[in-house]
Amino acid sequence: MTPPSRTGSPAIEVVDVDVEDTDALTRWSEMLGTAFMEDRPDPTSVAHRRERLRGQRLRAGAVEGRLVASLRSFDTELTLPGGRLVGANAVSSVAVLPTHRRRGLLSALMRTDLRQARERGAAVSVLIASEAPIYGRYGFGAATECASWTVDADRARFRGDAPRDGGALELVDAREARADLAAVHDRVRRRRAGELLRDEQWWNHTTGVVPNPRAWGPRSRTVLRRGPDGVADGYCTYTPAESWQGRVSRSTLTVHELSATTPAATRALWEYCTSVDWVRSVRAEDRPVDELLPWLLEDPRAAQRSGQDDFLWVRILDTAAVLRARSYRGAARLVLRVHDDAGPAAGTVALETGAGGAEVAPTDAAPDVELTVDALAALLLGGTSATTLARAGRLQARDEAVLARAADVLGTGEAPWCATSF
Ligand SMILES: CC(=O)SCCNC(=O)CCNC(=O)[C@H](O)C(C)(C)COP(=O)(O)OP(=O)(O)OC[C@H]1O[C@@H](n2cnc3c(N)ncnc32)[C@H](O)[C@@H]1OP(=O)(O)O
Repeated sequence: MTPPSRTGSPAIEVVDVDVEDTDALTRWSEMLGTAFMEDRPDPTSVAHRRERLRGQRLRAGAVEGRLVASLRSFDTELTLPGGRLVGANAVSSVAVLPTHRRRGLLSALMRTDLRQARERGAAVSVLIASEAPIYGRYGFGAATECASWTVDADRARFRGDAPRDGGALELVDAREARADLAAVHDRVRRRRAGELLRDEQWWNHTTGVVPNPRAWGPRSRTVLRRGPDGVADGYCTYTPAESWQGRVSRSTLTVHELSATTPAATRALWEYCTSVDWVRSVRAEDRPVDELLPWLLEDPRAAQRSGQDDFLWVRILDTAAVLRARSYRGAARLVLRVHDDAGPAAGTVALETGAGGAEVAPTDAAPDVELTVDALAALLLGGTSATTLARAGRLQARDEAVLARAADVLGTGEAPWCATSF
């Protein structure tokens, strides 16, 4: 395809890899495993990878016929503020062999993938970045954050006014109950800006139906919660780790996922985790930054936030589509100028927000707000305020009143959250 050959270097070719071609998939897996520090592939692991990735786009960068770089992408949906869903191209398995780094291989693969995503009509591309400095140059901006929590189980007593209903908890096998888990998650993700669609393949490889080194694992347990009407409204998957100091337990419980459609289900699941016998400490990663837990506890300091990181990075491919799809807080007219060196999202648009949605139209008017496409991604889901971006020099507003208006209408009442690794 299009080789961005650097002077004196052999040409780079971007090729598609057919998951049904065992030889090509083995070479792709060998190369990916080297960059990702994984075990070498064998026929069984290659067969499992085929099951997990069937239907997805596997690309490779080849130099003189040898696969030296990879990128995988697949179609999903991203939830925007207000619950509207847009088509998204999810990018993963980005890797370049240590012998071929910094020769433009990632750039060649990314250019091809972004162009094709745009041609298919995706409104955004999304990814989870291994290192923060890599993806801004391609127009991606960090759009959701997640928090890690460490909870002192002995101090975690729930307030009398914490939501409660007459639901029930049941221990299940995640593989067998995956339809219930998927139904809960689907209801949650449709309401939560930043979350993604999970297809059957995702559930199969995460619950371990198709063996996968990143599955929840054989020691994990899943508790399913049903509301008073008997319908599943939450679940938690966790792995306990037994540890003793003499005869005193120091055991921990690591939450892989806790998802619930109601506050009462959220409380019931957290209460379960903090009351499992022997457990002194509960750890959870990739939680929303506006986690309910501390607000449910008599002693909020029993739940300590132990970290906060970016999670989902978004590359806007169709500015008008995403601005039209999301909801806003109140009525305003703002002219936005978006800079995008790579092209697809660039332009000046008039955004008119109101109760019934938003109108977006190209305009020649002078901009109220100017920003680059990665900064717009940070605003898109409501995770970052326009004021913060302006103070950091990442957004220019005509004046302070315009900035305040932009911050108000683009803000949301709930932090965006993505809990879907891919
Ligand atoms: C979505 C995901 O899959 S995240 C996982 C990403 N993969 C990894 O982290 C695995 C280990 N790392 C790698 O495989 C490689 O180093 C990659 C994929 C990160 C980069 O691949 P390369 O082919 O070296 O990137 P490429 O040569 O196209 O670099 C393009 C630009 O990005 C810069 N860049 C690339 N990687 C990094 C990095 N880790 N940190 C800072 N800058 C970087 C390069 O310096 C270059 O800048 P320039 O255009 O100003 O010269």
